[in-house]
Order: sequence, then C-alpha cells, then structure tokens
Amino acid sequence: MTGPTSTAAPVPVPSTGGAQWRAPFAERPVDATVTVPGSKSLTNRYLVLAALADGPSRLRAPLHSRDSALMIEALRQLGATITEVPGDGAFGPDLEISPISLDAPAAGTGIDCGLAGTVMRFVPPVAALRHGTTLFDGDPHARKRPMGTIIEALAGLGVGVTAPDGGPAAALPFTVHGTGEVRGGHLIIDASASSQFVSALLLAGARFTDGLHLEHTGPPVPSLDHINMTVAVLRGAGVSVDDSRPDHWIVAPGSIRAFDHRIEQDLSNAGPFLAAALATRGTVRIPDWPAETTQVGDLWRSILTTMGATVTLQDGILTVTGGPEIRGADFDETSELAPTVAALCALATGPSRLGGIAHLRGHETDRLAALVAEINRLGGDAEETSDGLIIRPAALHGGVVHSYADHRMATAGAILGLAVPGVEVEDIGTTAKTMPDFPQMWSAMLEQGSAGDRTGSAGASTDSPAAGKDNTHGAQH
Ligand SMILES: O=C(O)C1=C[C@@H](OP(=O)(O)O)[C@@H](O)[C@H](O)C1
Ligand SMILES: C=C(OP(=O)(O)O)C(=O)O
Repeated sequence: MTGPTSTAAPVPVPSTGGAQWRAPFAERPVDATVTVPGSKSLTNRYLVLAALADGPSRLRAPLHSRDSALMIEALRQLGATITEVPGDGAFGPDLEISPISLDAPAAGTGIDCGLAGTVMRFVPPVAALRHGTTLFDGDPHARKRPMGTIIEALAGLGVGVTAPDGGPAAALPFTVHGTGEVRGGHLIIDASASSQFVSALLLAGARFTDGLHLEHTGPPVPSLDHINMTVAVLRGAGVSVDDSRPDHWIVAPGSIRAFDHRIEQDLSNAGPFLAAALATRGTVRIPDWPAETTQVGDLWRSILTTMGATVTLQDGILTVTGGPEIRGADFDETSELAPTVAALCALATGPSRLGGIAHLRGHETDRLAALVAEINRLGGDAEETSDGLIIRPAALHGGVVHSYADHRMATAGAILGLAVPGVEVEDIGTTAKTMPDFPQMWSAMLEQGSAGDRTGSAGASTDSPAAGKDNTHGAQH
C-alpha cells in the first residue's frame, strides 16, 4: 500500500449514526488554558480496587464518561455500592465505593462492557471471585476485540468460562461461572495483544487464595506504561507486587487497603488540546500537570518537543507553544497516543514513522487501517506497515473524517480540522467514551484569547468556518 493519491477507504466505514460535526478551523493561533477530566485508566483501576478493598473508599475528581459509567454499573451488578457525593472536581461529583461482599450468595447477572477495554478485561476476574454466573457482552465492535487471553487465563485458574450457549468461548459474549474463590498460583499467558490482560489479572490477584505469579511468553507486551500504572496503584493500596523480573509479576495474597484518592486529569486526553498548539502555531497551557505520574500521556512533553514545539513545565503548568513548522518524527510505542500523533504527522513538513503499535488493530477499531483511510481521504499520504504507520507530507483538503466509534479517531479529525478548512467529523458523540464534553471544550479553547494573525501554518487558509460556532448538525449518512 503506497502512494499519496488513494482516496478509497481500505476498510468498511461504519456509520455510527451520531451527529456530524463541522470541525472548527482556527483562524488564529490558539492561546488557551485547558483542563481535562480525570484519567480513564486511573479511574477504572481505582474503581476495581475499591470494589475488592477491605472497606469503603473515596475517589475524588474521577472521570465521568461512558467508560467509567460502564465500570461503575458493572461493579454495582457484582454487588459494590457506588454513590455520587459532592466534591470539588470541575467535571462532576466524587464517588464513594463500598466493596463487594465476595462471600454473599449472588444471583446471575449481565454486564454491558460497551467498547471499554478496561471493563471487558478488568471485570471478568472480579466476577470469578464471587458466587454466581455473569454474562459479559458489549458493542458490536467489542465482540471483535481480543479477549482469548483473559478467557484462557481464567480457565487456567480453574474458572469456568463458556459461550452463552454453554460451548467454548473465545471472545465476547461469554459467561463467567464464579464459585466464590479463585485459587491463583503460577499462570503463563500471551499478553502480546493487550497490556490489559496483565493489568486485569494483577488487579484481582491479591484476592486469589494463593495470590498470583503471572508470566508472559510470546511477542513483547505492548503499553508497558499501563502495567507499571497497575503495579503502582496496587502498591499504593498496600498490595505487595514483585515485578523485578521482566515478563513476571508476583502478587502476594492479602487484602487491598481501602483508600481516599484524587484522580489526576487524563494526560492522554490532554493530547488533542496540546496538539492544537502545534496545528495553529499557538500556545496551550495545562495547569495541574503532575510532577510525577504513571500516565503514558506524560510522554507528550518529549513527543511534542521532537515535533518542533517548545514545551515547559513550571509551577505545575505545562505550556506548549507550536513552532514555525510541525516536524516529522520517528516514534516507537506511542500506545493510545498514536491517533493524536498521527494527526500531527499528517500536518508535518517531513515524513514520520510510528512503530511498535501493531496491537492498535485490536483497539476500538483497527486504528492503523482507520488512520490510513481517513488521512488519505483528506488527500494525505499515509501507509500501513506491519507494526505501525508511515505518514508523508501532503497538501490536505476538507472532507468527512469517519470515527469508527473510536473517540481518538474523532479527536484526530478535530486536530486536522484546525489546520484544514472544511473538515467534518462523523459521530463526534463517540468522544463521550472518555470526554463527554469534548465539542464544547474544543470550542471553548478556540474562543479564549488569540495571539495575533495566523500565517504559514500547515494547511492553513482563511476561508473556513470560524472557530467557536455551533458546529454540530445532523448525520448525513
Ligand atoms: O490499561 C489501560 O488503562 C489501558 C491500556 C492500553 O491498552 P493496550 O495495551 O490494549 O494498548 C491503552 O491503550 C488503553 O487505552 C488503556
Ligand atoms: C485503547 C483505548 O481504550 P480501551 O480502554 O477501550 O482499550 C483508548 O482509549 O485509546
């Protein structure tokens, strides 16, 4: 697959039926201060731990989005009590969580995983720890996401997992037959399709009778930062985890200490706003950037510097100012940041290579195919490789960017629309997966103070819709 001229989509484009959104074109460099809602990965890890903890916990400033709502509902189905209480977070109430009584007899239940990897991977081991059957299902695309490893892992731990008709299961939907106990011990898995398989088993591992010695064999595990986050969160709750040997994680059996914890803002979701500084040669500031974090989004500081921005972190404020051009770059392992990086690469003045992201084919959609299709649809020059993307400079034009029910495809379309007039994003509502107010936040960013005239930025022209208008109109499919 080569060539800059392809406009045909190599993958079927699902119309998800949501509102089509005229992406605001930035007439001027942005000059904005932005805060984003809480981290999806931290919120959903802490929710699971709270549901398995030794007493009531509190989460301050958690994420409120589709993925966190699905997690909350899943844990309620398994017997946790989760209540919204007033807090000081800018994006919604705090949460109080009373844990699941694993000893109590429980009726069979069903859990909707939506398209949330954290729900479909993290919750089955929790269901295995309680009594009763739990049916897991999700969105149509969720049935295509890799699940075999977690199903085989549970089977390896002696937990019955079947298809709803009682036959063998390899993907959603499936039923977990919990007996109120998981023995644990040494377990070998292949986690090369998703780090979430490792995180899922570690999060529940302390509650297994013998704890867990998890070993990975196979091609490298992706998104190691997310596993390190899991280990840090567990240790913070008093769980002993030994990760001193590569591809081995040993969780000691024991209780999980209840906690009162404030969730950091989602640094991955800060990405599209920071990218706006590069796409418009403006400045975006994010206050409360953590001095130390386990979030992969902290990589924005190096990624955006490499791409030509000036990045400073002072007094907790991350400030990103776009340079005269966006530089093409060569990155390994950008994980969930990749769609945002790819959008910037499509606006860059030199070629880029993104490697180490083959597993993105199993994300919300096949992100490699989707990014190639949508960048090329706008006149770009993107190509899939065995483990990533090559994106070369090309003059982009307007058109419809399809979302494929993927929040990060939708925000990638918004970034392109800042620099390219006439970009529309199909189903902007899919951003509710992790950022329900994304369209309003994006407009608000553009409505903040401007920093002079915009000249010479990638793909710029001035005949586009002004930023900050009401950009949403009905789907046109
Ligand atoms: O554990 C987590 O919170 C996540 C792990 C990663 O999954 P993969 O390892 O499947 O990439 C990441 O991409 C996803 O957005 C969130
Ligand atoms: C891959 C992602 O999500 P999930 O947690 O559903 O895997 C993502 O948010 O980029």
